[in-house]
Amino acid sequence: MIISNEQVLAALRNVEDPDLKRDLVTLNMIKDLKIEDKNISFTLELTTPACPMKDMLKNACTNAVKHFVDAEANVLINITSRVTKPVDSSQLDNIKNIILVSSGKGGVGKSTVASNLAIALAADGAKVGLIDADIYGPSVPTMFGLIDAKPNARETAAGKTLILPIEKYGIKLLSLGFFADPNQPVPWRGPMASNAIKQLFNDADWGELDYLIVDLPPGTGDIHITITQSFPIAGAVIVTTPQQVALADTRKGLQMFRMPGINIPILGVIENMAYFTPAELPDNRYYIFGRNGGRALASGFEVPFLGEIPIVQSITEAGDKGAPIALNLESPLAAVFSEIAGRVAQQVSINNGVTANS
Ligand SMILES: Nc1ncnc2c1ncn2[C@@H]1O[C@H](COP(=O)(O)OP(=O)(O)OP(=O)(O)O)[C@@H](O)[C@H]1O
Repeated sequence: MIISNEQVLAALRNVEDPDLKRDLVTLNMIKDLKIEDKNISFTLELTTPACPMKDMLKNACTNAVKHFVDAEANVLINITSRVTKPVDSSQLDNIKNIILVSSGKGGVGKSTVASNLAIALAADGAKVGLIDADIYGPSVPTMFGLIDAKPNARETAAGKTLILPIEKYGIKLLSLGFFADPNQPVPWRGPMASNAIKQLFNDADWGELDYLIVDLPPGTGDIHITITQSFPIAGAVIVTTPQQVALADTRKGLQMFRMPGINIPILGVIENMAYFTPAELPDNRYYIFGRNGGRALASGFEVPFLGEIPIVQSITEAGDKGAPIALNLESPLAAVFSEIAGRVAQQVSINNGVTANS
């Protein structure tokens, strides 16, 4: 029996993307289908290289072809991705998804999460940028070992000057800290800060990016308003710690994104410093600041809970050394950040929906 393209596609119509709730053929995710006798090969084009369901979808495709077409078929699937973008993203054409990392309270680990998420997404093959918009204490220069770095600029053919983001660990970086005197306590104020932030988006040579992560200042203030009103935002990730005081401020932060006129999709909540595990007892988890607060908060606001990160000395050490822990693929913490990054990317794809991929 000769196997036809139509038979294989009909079989693959039985495989649904659980997030987008439509089958892979309708979603236009099957490309380059080739058939030679019983050898069937095609490309499965996902909406993000960080897709947590890669293996599941690959197995489901193989099973569908074997079940509906030929049990003896030799199915070869090549996985690629084309990151989708929000439907309304007229500005900043080359930047597909701007993801805000926010917290209601300072010191909960927002910069740590933003930096490690950026590294985990890049490790999956995504093109990633990171803007450190924390006017009160930019930490990205420290976390990436770039304390004395100063970005260069270039002139376009049209005579416009563009800042060149600094590239480290495969991520394009800009921080307000690169432009301020580290010995000056609060270098940016009011409109000056807003203008400086807008320049980091508009007047920088970002090239093509799948994800631009933005490390916001803590709380809710001018910078949040400037960014959310000036640029199309794919969504916000909310970082909290388990203590009641942090959760109370996180609630306010979350509500801000839902205010009319701001209305930014919440991609989910991450609970940082969720539990402590002593090095000598790796299976023991001590919930020293309380348990499941972040999860309960996410469920109260009906947003996804994206995961918990333990409190571990090596996270601080790695950040202070200028090489965030997610770079160390031997550390179990790299897997923790990779899983969370997968869930963030998954939520972005869900919000972007099917239109962008069809
Ligand atoms: N899970 C963790 N385990 C151990 N230390 C952590 C963890 N998360 C963050 N830290 C440490 O806590 C401190 C504050 O973290 P970070 O700067 O990321 O917080 P932030 O919310 O961005 O702070 P700010 O409000 O100043 O912007 C840093 O020293 C960081 O290394």
